[in-house]
Amino acid sequence: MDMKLDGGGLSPFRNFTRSEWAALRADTPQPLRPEEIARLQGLNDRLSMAEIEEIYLPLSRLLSMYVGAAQKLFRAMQKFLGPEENGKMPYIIGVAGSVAVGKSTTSRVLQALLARWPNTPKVALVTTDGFLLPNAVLQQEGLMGRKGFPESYDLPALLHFLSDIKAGRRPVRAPLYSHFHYDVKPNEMAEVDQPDILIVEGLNVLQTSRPPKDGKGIPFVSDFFDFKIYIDADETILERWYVERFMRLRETAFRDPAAYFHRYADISDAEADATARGIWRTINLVNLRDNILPTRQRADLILRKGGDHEIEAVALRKL
Ligand SMILES: Nc1ncnc2c1ncn2[C@@H]1O[C@H](COP(=O)(O)OP(=O)(O)O)[C@@H](O)[C@H]1O
Ligand SMILES: CC(C)(COP(=O)(O)O)[C@@H](O)C(=O)NCCC(=O)O
Repeated sequence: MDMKLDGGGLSPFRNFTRSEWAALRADTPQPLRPEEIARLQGLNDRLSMAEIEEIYLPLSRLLSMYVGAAQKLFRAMQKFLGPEENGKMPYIIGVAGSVAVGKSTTSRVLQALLARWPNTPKVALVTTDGFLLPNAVLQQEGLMGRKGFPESYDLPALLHFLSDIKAGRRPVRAPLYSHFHYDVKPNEMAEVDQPDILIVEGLNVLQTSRPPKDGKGIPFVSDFFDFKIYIDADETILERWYVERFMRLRETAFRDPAAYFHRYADISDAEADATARGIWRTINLVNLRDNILPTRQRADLILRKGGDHEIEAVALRKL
């Protein structure tokens, strides 16, 4: 695979073809009951069983081993520090990649699969869009065309949230985003109550912080992640997925007069296509090139997708 990661023989990644990766499932039994498979496919009607078995099962096997090792290390530290040291430290997995690459879908599949392992029954999922600044603030600051860029997030709030989770506090609340209203929800929060694993999905999870204004070091968002996944696909494919999703939403959610994008429900197909491509090229593609793709190298695992969302290659960090 050509992920342009190789610096000669010095690549920190080990590369796998799809079939090499699938073989790493070893003898992991397919752990899902028929109703769970139905629920997973309900998440996404185009997600195939082959994809779950050949890609996501081996990945859940690997992650469950990593989590088990981290849990052991944490217990050793508690033993060392003495009987007062109790509590739990959730294992945090970051899922990064472009808008429309499939972060939500992959995260929900992983959540269902990981919860089937005996040492990680409680798996929570949070998306970083809840940490976007409200539209009122973005408008005031002239940032409505920069949604998803580093400056459009309440970074201190996200860092605070991650640090509370890592400290084992409970419960920790996370703000929520509504794609329907295209804004953060003013009065609704999600509660994360000491899960075994927390999956955090978003464009920005592998980013390093902006340089601190006061000269004091602040942590990077990525510092809080135990394992970082980057989902990768070519720009032309991503544009197609973005436009397809936009056109589908036009037939469904945008029909509702309360939807932020309702005005696009009744324009012609050609106009809608041009609108979606415009948003893609002026916002999401720029963000991909400037702020998202440069973080790929920092991942522990890169899943490389082909045009039908099938994973065609995998790179796993070995150093
Ligand atoms: N594994 C997959 N198989 C088939 N379709 C997928 C898969 N992952 C995502 N999709 C489709 O691609 C589009 C973008 O996926 P989504 O998970 O919403 O992306 P993101 O969260 O990265 O913006 C959606 O239309 C979704 O249905
Ligand atoms: C909400 C998003 C920034 C994604 O945020 P994330 O969940 O990755 O933090 C993105 O879906 C978005 O709305 N981008 C702005 C341009 C657009 O309307 O697609």
